[in-house]
Amino acid sequence: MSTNEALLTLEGWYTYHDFRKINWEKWKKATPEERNAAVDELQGLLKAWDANEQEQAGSTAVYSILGHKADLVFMFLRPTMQELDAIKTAFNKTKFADFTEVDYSYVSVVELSNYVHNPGEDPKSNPHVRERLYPTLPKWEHICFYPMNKKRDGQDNWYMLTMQERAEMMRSHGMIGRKYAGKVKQIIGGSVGFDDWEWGVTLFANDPLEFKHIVYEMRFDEVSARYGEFGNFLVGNRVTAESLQAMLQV
Ligand code: VOV
Repeated sequence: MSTNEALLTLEGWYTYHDFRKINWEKWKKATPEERNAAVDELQGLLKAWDANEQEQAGSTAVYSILGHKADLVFMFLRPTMQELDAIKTAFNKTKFADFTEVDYSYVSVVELSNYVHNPGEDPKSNPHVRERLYPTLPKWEHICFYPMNKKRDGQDNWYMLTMQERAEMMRSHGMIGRKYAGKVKQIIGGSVGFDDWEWGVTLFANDPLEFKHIVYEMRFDEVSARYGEFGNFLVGNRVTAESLQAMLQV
């Protein structure tokens, strides 16, 4: 049995998605003083995360999640796993955290699968590549997150394909993706060895229908149609300091 060429991947910032459910019963029973103190502390964290983004030392996105799976997602990009761990611990020490439960989380690292690199070039010296590895998350209205694998099942085994076969399929995938330029921004987190799936896909859009359109269109493309395996989808709306205040007002 032959071994196929593993792909050279490029990695950027480490990524942590923290999906929280709010214990509304507990929140409503708290005194207004307790709630105000918890919200003030949370607003302080938002400011600190914003300052980190201004310094280009990471990026953070906060969205409210629809459906029963979670109420909020905090998505963090940071240079090291230690920083992500420190953020998680600092959050868990807040009063607000006492009113939440972690419902789901995802650990990955921003990844570019280098199917399309220019030979001879150090990819990390290319500003376009750097922008994608160390991105500032867009302040777009909606987020969509889901984990996925490439299938390893009998004849449909992605990892047994040749580099050329994989590169051709990824080219077709990229062509579909390009049609959504300016409408959908994707952050692909590689999570082999870090979490339960191979990638965490995070999409941003101002119109949530674009999520439905891109995911549907890609389902007809061979790489997703034949090889894509998907976990739970989560979708949500952007939260700002003001809208978070309003959301937590009871
Ligand atoms: C928003 C549009 C968009 C665009 C432009 C785009 C382009 C590209 C390019 C050019 C490349 C390859 C090089 C690289 O840059 O990594 C990729 C890579 C990848 N993609 Fe993608 N993708 C998009 C969007 C996009 C979506 C919506 C999905 C989910 C698939 C679906 O069916 O639900 C996805 C998945 C991935 C994955 C898992 C990888 C890594 C695959 C691997 O085997 O390594 N992706 N993607």
